[in-house]
Amino acid sequence: MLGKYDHRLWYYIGAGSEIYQQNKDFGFKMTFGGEGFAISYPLAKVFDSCIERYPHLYGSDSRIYTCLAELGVGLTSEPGFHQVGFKLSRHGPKPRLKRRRKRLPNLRLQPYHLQSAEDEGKLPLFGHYSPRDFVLSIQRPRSVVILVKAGAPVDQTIAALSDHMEPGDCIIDGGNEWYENTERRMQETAVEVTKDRNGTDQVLLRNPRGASARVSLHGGQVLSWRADRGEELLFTSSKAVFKPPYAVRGGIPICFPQFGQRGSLEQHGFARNRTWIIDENPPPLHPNDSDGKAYIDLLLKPSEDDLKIWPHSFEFRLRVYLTTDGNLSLISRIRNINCKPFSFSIAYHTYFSISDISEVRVEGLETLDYLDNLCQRERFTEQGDALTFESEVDRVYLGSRDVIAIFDHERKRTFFIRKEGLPDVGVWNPWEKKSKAIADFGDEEYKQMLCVNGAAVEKPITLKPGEEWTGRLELSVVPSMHQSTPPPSKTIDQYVVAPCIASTLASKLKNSFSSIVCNNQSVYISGKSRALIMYFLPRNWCEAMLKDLDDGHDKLTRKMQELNEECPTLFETIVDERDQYMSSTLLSVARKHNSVVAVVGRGHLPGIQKYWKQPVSINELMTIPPQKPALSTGKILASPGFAIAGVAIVWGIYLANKI
Ligand SMILES: O=P(O)(O)OC[C@H]1O[C@@H](O)[C@H](O)[C@@H](O)[C@@H]1O
Repeated sequence: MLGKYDHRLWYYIGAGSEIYQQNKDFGFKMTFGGEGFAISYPLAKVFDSCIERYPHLYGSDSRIYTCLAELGVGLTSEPGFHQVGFKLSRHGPKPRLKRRRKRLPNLRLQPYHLQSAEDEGKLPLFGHYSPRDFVLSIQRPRSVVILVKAGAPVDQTIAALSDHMEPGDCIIDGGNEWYENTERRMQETAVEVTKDRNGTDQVLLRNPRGASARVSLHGGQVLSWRADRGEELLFTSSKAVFKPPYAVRGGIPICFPQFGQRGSLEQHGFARNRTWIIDENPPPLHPNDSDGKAYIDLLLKPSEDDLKIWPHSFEFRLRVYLTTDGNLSLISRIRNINCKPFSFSIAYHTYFSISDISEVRVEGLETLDYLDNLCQRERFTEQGDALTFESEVDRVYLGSRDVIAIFDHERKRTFFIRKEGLPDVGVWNPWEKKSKAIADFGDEEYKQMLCVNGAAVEKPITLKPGEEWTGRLELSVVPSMHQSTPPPSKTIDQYVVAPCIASTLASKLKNSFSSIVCNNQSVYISGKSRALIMYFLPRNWCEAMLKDLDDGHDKLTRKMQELNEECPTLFETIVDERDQYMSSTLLSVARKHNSVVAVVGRGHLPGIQKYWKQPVSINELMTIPPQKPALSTGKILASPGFAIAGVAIVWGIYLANKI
């Protein structure tokens, strides 16, 4: 049924309720969760942030519908959609929730339910009296949809089923739950401590979109990072040894307090070979460093034996954090708790999983000096536009900028490495000959891995007694939109209501630049920033998009003029005031940074430029003017304000219809 729709476009597909009153009360253009509806993938992507803006609206149907209204997406009616759930209560008494000793809800399936299933079209309905039998009757990986009363019954049902479910299984709460309960449940499942097959503790982090990370307490090493579609993003060798005291060949070993062989310690220091503990009570970090719940704090302190080989007392706190976007963040805090200074070097030795080493390129290291470990650490300067691989590479690039990108053409994805406090970047691939010499590495595996490490190597970090150093690494992955043909040309009406372009760009840019100011309208990219954006995003995609925007520019200007002439107050409210606000916000950001890339609605550009030259007072803009004496209903109806509101609605519908 859905095959005929282009899943790359925004679609909200379904059918209204079969209950007339429901349609009458809520609208004939609304489809309900109970009936089931489909939202195309790109629309679902922009939905998340929108839904967060309406926590006060009760019921998922209302929140969904409000966002659709905000995004300007209408219902595509597909009469085949109807209630998926089988109404057990229709032909008999309501199923009762009976409390048993274990406080399990027990749905008592009666013969008339089975009869009713038969009558409704031979539905394959089977009854089970125990959660265990029910779970075991389903094929793995299991997906169980529950439709029980909101609140405690949902918790009890989840608990009852979870006892028998296995990793990879999934419970979907299909009821209309109060969002705070849903959020609480998501938090509860965000962090799980388990044991690996050697009995070593490991922590599983999950985010609500299905991304995950696994961190072993052996070495504080991240061993797995999976995107929301479940694909593994880190490489681990098939020959990796998971038994302490060896570091696992893969994931993200932490090299501390020494990188490589630049000191008296074993290669890459001892931290990756030690057992870390979970830090139950870490000193607080900045709230932005944990704005989700999927994180774990680990702690490493030196043992007596460690102090013999490296006589410096320290506390190494590591927070591994999975953001709501599925990015993996590692924040290290190293404190000197000794009475004398010490120096250390550090690297997050990240093994990225790639399609084929000859298909990837690394950008962000061009023109930098590097120390080549294959030539006795001799210093060279990178000459290429980007780093590609044809033989063994073992280098430390010095003083790099804070974002590095790894483009994997074949797998059509790009990793971004964002770092703070880590000026250097180690790049390593052993290639064919060396691979054969590494015991815990497959002969051919060099093709599927590339180490690109955020590091502080050339200039070791020195901490005085009591001092603390913080370093951050954030890894993200985005699909590279390399297309053989450019995206279909967009009409002006499509991109007037295309906040997705701006937010997609903004989220990509966030990985590359320090300051982004964006609103959720259409997109404009200023001349200067084009080069930068094309640099970080797939070129042909950007070029096609920029051309579309250029072609549409005149039409947009005309539309804006029309709007200004026909509805001047509306224009002032939705365009001019925003121009003032954006211009003033941009000015304040621009005062603090050398360069700012702003993603704003193209229609706002002339206004922003105007107020750039004549700055306005933001306080005035934000002050609500004193209330005018109340008007009677009759006056309101006759007032221009009401007429304009009417026009605004008509205008909105006009635009929506043109999509
Ligand atoms: O085998 P290890 O100790 O994990 O190190 C792997 C590689 O790590 C790199 O960072 C080093 O520069 C290489 O020389 C080394 O071979």
